[in-house]
Amino acid sequence: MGIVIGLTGGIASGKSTVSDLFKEYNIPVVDADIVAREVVEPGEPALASIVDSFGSEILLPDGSLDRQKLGGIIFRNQEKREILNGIVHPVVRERMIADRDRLKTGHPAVVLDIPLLFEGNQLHLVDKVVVVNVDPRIQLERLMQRNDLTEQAALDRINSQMLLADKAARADAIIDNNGSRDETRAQLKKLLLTWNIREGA
Ligand SMILES: CC(C)(COP(=O)(O)OP(=O)(O)OC[C@H]1O[C@@H](n2cnc3c(N)ncnc32)[C@H](O)[C@@H]1O)[C@@H](O)C(=O)NCCC(=O)NCCS
Ligand SMILES: Nc1ncnc2c1ncn2[C@@H]1O[C@H](COP(=O)(O)OP(=O)(O)OP(=O)(O)O)[C@@H](O)[C@H]1O
Repeated sequence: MGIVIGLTGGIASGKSTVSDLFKEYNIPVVDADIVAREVVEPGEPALASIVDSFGSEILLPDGSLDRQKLGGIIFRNQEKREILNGIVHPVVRERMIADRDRLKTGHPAVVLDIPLLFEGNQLHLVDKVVVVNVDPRIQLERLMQRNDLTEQAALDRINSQMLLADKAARADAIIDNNGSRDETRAQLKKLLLTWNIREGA
């Protein structure tokens, strides 16, 4: 039975980058952002609930969710964000638990990549927590560049999450992603050795 690793951090701190490195070790990753996209596809009950709460203006002409518009609303408004979280998070959690339990047998470890692991009180889903940490300035720069956001829009997103340093303080292990990808890769390799997790075992 594999160990369940919760991978978290801040927005654009490098979780997907570290997830990809886990996959190179044949360690499966369940990505909450991907599951959260699946559960709001047209026809899904969660999308109907979002329309009930936010109005049909939140849909694109083809009936899919206007993610940019919804992001523009919820990252600036805590009350609206909590409404959205209340709709999406329970469904995401249910699917992730099912994926976790399916993958746990037959792999030395399973990674649950959950940006809101601490905020959503989801620590009970995992055995160990790895936080991907970056300095605030680098996080802001990478987020602005990746999502083509203004500084204010990027700060809205960063400030809608728990302070990254507070997450790092509560981690079982920290991966410092301020440096190059190779430096990050070396830290993960060392961690897997420390935790006695062997590739493909
Ligand atoms: C608001 C939405 C439509 C914006 O979509 P968009 O494609 O622009 O962003 P994406 O989903 O790729 O999320 C990017 C990052 O934003 C951060 N983020 C997303 N939702 C939230 C939230 N509710 N609170 C704080 N941070 C969040 C996470 O770090 C995530 O990795 C979308 O993020 C969403 O549906 N959020 C609610 C579901 C959720 O909490 N997802 C996060 C993991 S469960
Ligand atoms: N060590 C690194 N050096 C340079 N750029 C990096 C490094 N790690 C990540 N990046 C870049 O920073 C951005 C954020 O990284 P990534 O997408 O992995 O973060 P994330 O934590 O998964 O983000 P989100 O919370 O939005 O899902 C990406 O554009 C990525 O290519």
